[in-house]
Formats: sequence, C-alpha cells, structure tokens
Amino acid sequence: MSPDYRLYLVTDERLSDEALCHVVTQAVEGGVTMVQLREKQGKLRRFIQRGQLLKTILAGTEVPLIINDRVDVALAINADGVHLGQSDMPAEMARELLGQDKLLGLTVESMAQLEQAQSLPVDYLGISTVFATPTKTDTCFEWGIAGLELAQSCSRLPLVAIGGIDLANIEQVKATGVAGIALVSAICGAAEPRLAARELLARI
Ligand SMILES: Cc1ncc(COP(=O)(O)OP(=O)(O)O)c(N)n1
Ligand SMILES: Cc1nc(C(=O)O)sc1CCOP(=O)(O)O
Ligand SMILES: [Mg+2]
Repeated sequence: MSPDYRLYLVTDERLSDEALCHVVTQAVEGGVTMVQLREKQGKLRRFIQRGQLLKTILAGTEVPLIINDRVDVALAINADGVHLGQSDMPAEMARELLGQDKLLGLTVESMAQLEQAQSLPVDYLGISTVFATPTKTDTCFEWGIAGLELAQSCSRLPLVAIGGIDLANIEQVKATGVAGIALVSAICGAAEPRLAARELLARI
C-alpha cells in the first residue's frame, strides 16, 4: 500500500517529553497520517529515547514514524523511515542501509535538485520551503504556490510541501496537487492538537 502523506506532523524539539507525547497522541487522534521526529540540537541518546517514546505511541496505529536526518537512529529503534536533507547522508547510501521496506524522504530546495532527485532511490520529496517560516530560518528558497505547481508538474515522485503552512493557506497548498503537507507549529503550537489536526485535515 502506498504511504499516506496527506497530513504530515513534524515535531518541535522544544517540547518536553511529556508535551511531545501529548501532542503526538492528540495529533494522531485528530488524523495526522505521518509523524517525523525532528531533533536538531540535543544529544543522540535523547533522540533515541524520544524515538522510542513515539514508537510506543504509534504502535497499533497505521501512522509511520519517520526520523529526521539520522539513519542510525532509525535503524536503532526500527522506525518506519528517514527524512534526509541535502547535506545529510546521500540517498543511495541511506537506501542501502535501510533496505527497500523503509520510507525515505529527501528535501529539495531548487528545481535543479528536484530534477536530480527523480532518479534517486527515495519515496517522496519535501519541497523546501513553501513559505518563509520562523520555525526554520536556514532555508534558501521560497517556492510559493506557483513554484509548487511547477514542481508538481515536473515530478514523478510524490511531493510533500513544508514551511509556513497553516489553516489559512492549507487549501491553496493542497490545490497544487501535492501528495502531502507537513507542519510543525500549526499542530505543535495549538492549544488542542487533536482539534487542530482535525480542522487541517477537513480542509484538504
Ligand atoms: C517533510 C520534510 N520536508 C523537509 C524537511 C527539511 O529537512 P532538512 O532540509 O534536512 O532540514 P531539517 O529539518 O533537518 O532542519 C523536513 N524535515 N521534512
Ligand atoms: C522542518 C522544516 N523544514 C522546512 C523546510 O522548508 O525545509 S520548514 C520546516 C518547519 C516548518 O514549520 P512550520 O510548519 O511551523 O512553518
Ligand atoms: Mg535534515
């Protein structure tokens, strides 16, 4: 069965363990279809522990757990996949280590990268960044809606849009035809993540 990328939660590393579990539990109840654990600053041990916490929460659901950046962490906890950036491990190497059954995502930050990625052994592409966002400020290109439409028309791989997407613009993003929409603050920063996920899903 092909993965369901529709509403893709990327976690906020500023959340405590307790808050992380609360947000992910509620977001899954609200309908998120994929969860990525993103830990940029902390120690490796903590990354693994938080991955194990999320594995427990997601066990018995159909929602895959994706690990940001780190193939070793994904293998150590037997997560469902990895999301790589352009400066992380090359996709071919990651695929070799992960095998064919794990999901592999790759960020693309330009049309040239999007074209190069078409022949890589990846399952989906993260389109970075759709709109400028305070959640991640080291992005180098803003696709906007027109750029997303162009990317969509040039890609054989499913696209996941990310960056600055919320309740106000999610319908416009979805209308470009992308397979999925990834968000951090619209769910992690919501007073009620279950309700937020439900409302976002209803709009797409
Ligand atoms: C679904 C999705 N798309 C893009 C990204 C960004 O990944 P990357 O460029 O590696 O940046 P960091 O998230 O590692 O800061 C993503 N995480 N998820
Ligand atoms: C993790 C991440 N990657 C991005 C990219 O453009 O590559 S933007 C981003 C954070 C998205 O957060 P929010 O939904 O709060 O805007
Ligand atoms: Mg990365």
